Amino acid sequence: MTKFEELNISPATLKSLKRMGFEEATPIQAETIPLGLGNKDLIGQAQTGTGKTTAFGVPMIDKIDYSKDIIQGIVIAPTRELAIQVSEELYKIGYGKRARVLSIYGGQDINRQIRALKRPPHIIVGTPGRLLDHINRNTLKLDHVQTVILDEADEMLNMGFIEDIEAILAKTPENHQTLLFSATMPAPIQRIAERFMKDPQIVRVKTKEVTVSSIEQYYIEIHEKGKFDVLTRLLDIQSPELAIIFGRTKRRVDELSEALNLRGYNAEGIHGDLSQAKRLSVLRKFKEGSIDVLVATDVAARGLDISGVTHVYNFDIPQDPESYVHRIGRTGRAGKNGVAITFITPREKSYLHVVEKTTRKKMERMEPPTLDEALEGQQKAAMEKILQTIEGNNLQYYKQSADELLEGHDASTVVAAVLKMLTKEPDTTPVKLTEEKPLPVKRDRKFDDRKRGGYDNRKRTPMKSRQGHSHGGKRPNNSQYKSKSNSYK
Ligand SMILES: Nc1ncnc2c1ncn2[C@@H]1O[C@H](COP(=O)(O)OP(=O)(O)OP(=O)(O)O)[C@@H](O)[C@H]1O
Ligand SMILES: [Mg+2]
Repeated sequence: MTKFEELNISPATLKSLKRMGFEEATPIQAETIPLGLGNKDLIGQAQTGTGKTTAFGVPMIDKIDYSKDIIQGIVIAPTRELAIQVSEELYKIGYGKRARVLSIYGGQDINRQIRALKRPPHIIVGTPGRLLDHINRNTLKLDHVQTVILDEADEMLNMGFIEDIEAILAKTPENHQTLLFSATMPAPIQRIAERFMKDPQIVRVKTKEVTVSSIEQYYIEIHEKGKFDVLTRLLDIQSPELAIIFGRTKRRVDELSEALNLRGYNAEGIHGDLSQAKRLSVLRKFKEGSIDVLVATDVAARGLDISGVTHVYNFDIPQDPESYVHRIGRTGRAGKNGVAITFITPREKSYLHVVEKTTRKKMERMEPPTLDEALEGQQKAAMEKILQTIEGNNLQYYKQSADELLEGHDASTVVAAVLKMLTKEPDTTPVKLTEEKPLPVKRDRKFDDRKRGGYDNRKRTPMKSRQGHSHGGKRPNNSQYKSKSNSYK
């Protein structure tokens, strides 16, 4: 382990890191901070949740001349939520230096941003579209930028942002330094390196696997029709502190979160068609724990750092293996443990192998839990509640009634009744989910460089209007799932 003191970091920034509670540098930080403090271009690859933000943030903060109110650093990130998160982290790292950091992203009032830009911050963090918008309006000047960071560069490439990035970088001085970071480096990233970087040094934190070992990875082979019941059973058995469920499309996310609510789970969805205010409020509620299941498209797959996420469920297997790495990387961060479970329909089995080849790790097969197991899981949760209440030791008020109950019945019967009342029985309320077509059978070939279609603020064909769900009624065998032709991204 390396101490931050050994890495040539300024005293003010060392103080900030201490204030953030960081004691030692992670491997990617130890390797890239000293290099970043020089002027060389740098490509940094390290597993999810291992501190890449601080790895690029520290050199960026330390190289700024704080006597000047001009923009000297810029971070480009693929999604708005990530831009906000990175700007918050940079603010903390720059606390000792009094760095001024501003995030600029689509969906936020542009006039407010223009006013904020009147006194230029030292660092701008933004999404490509909105940054370019400001450049075209002449409200953002980048002619003194020394450091450019491309966070999740491979994703920005997937989303078709390469021209936007090119146009942004054309406005920065010729001699700026470019740092590029991601947990995955698919082959096409080379294009970015060639186009935007000068003889970059590549730093890869060497690990046997691409995913972190603190995440237990499972797959469940299951037909499309059976997915939802199995998902709710898993939630009942595993009782995640916070869980993220990834679905393939926006419609899927809407339908899933509605269906989960129908069955009594505290879930909300996040995807690119929601207003920015809604996206932020959903994420805030999830962070605070007032919702405990977040249903998301890949818009939430990259970079987001939410502590307490113990489980990630891939309701639909992602189309490309990199997306898998990032999705499951929302758990098991900063040394914590996590569980990732991926549903695979029989026809999508080939994707399992493609993913495993990329991650260099086998997923363990898990059998779909039965209804009885779900009930058992809920019973355990109820027992847990009782034990916690006993520990709370504030039962005086209830003792007399307890004694009364015990006069008429034996203790085991009374406790069993309490357990029955506290146990949330697996809910089988019928829900309606439009079936997702299986992905096309995949031959084992290199990374598929199709544009995935933007989920940030790009133009998209609007999703078909949502179908209502059926309330009540008896559930005939599996017919709650109505098949319908589907438009996926
Ligand atoms: N040196 C450190 N000691 C302890 N915690 C740290 C350290 N550096 C970063 N962290 C914490 O680790 C978590 C993950 O960091 P970060 O979001 O930068 O990871 P990342 O490598 O960018 O992951 P991803 O690939 O998902 O974007 C954050 O909560 C961060 O505050
Ligand atoms: Mg990151």
